[in-house]
Amino acid sequence: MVGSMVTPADVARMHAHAATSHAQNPDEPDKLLYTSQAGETEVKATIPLPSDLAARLRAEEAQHNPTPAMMPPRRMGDRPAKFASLDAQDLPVVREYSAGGLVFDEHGRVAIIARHSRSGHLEWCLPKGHIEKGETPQQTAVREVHEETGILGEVVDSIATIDYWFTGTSQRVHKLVHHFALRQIGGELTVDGDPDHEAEDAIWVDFADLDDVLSYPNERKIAWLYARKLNRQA
Ligand SMILES: Nc1nc2c([nH]c(=O)n2[C@H]2C[C@H](O)[C@@H](COP(=O)(O)OP(=O)(O)OP(=O)(O)O)O2)c(=O)[nH]1
Repeated sequence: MVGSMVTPADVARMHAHAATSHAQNPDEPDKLLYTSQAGETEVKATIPLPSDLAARLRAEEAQHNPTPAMMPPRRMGDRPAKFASLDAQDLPVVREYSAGGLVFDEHGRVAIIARHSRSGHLEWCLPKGHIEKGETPQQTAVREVHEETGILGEVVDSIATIDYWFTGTSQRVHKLVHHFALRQIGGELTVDGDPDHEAEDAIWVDFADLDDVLSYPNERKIAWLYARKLNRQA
């Protein structure tokens, strides 16, 4: 049973917030857009946290001072001439929406996947994928976690939406990814069920070690936010 449903109103609010946020600061990547409100959802998973994590979280939280949004001035007069089609700023912008999350086993470990980036580096990521037509973000998270890791999970909490920008061959993509917490209810760790064969490996990692292993700062932030949420509810 899903303990926390993100309603269409929540998703609309997230996306409206994203649009406003981007309008204020279009060049800032990896910005956290939305965090579910404390008390809005019920955490059903029992996830062991190491005793020193609370102190670490408080210290990290104290250091986290968001800076005001700044729009860098666009220098028109003195930049070298370049072909418009090669300037990423001139490419059309599209939005993409994905969902995924932290799937916990009974020992409090989280399943993550390895894949190779376009530049050939191995990167460790949270499982996620595109929200298909007619799917709720929760359904997407369950499906993608299952496809990419082999683990069947149920959603137990909503964590946050992150956004980032990347440039494709003919467009700039503004991507929003909603992350949930899931509890394993079946399956076994494997990447053989991934239809895109994007995931090359899947491993269990202790929740407290995610910060050391995940490649992207905003995915590390998802783990940090969820640890803080659990800590506040303890
Ligand atoms: N997975 C992931 N990719 C990121 C993050 N931040 C960031 O700039 N990127 C970059 C890496 C890639 O060059 C680019 C696209 O990666 P992606 O994982 O969103 O792309 P995908 O097509 O596999 O997406 P999906 O189907 O799994 O949702 O975005 C992040 O937090 N997570």
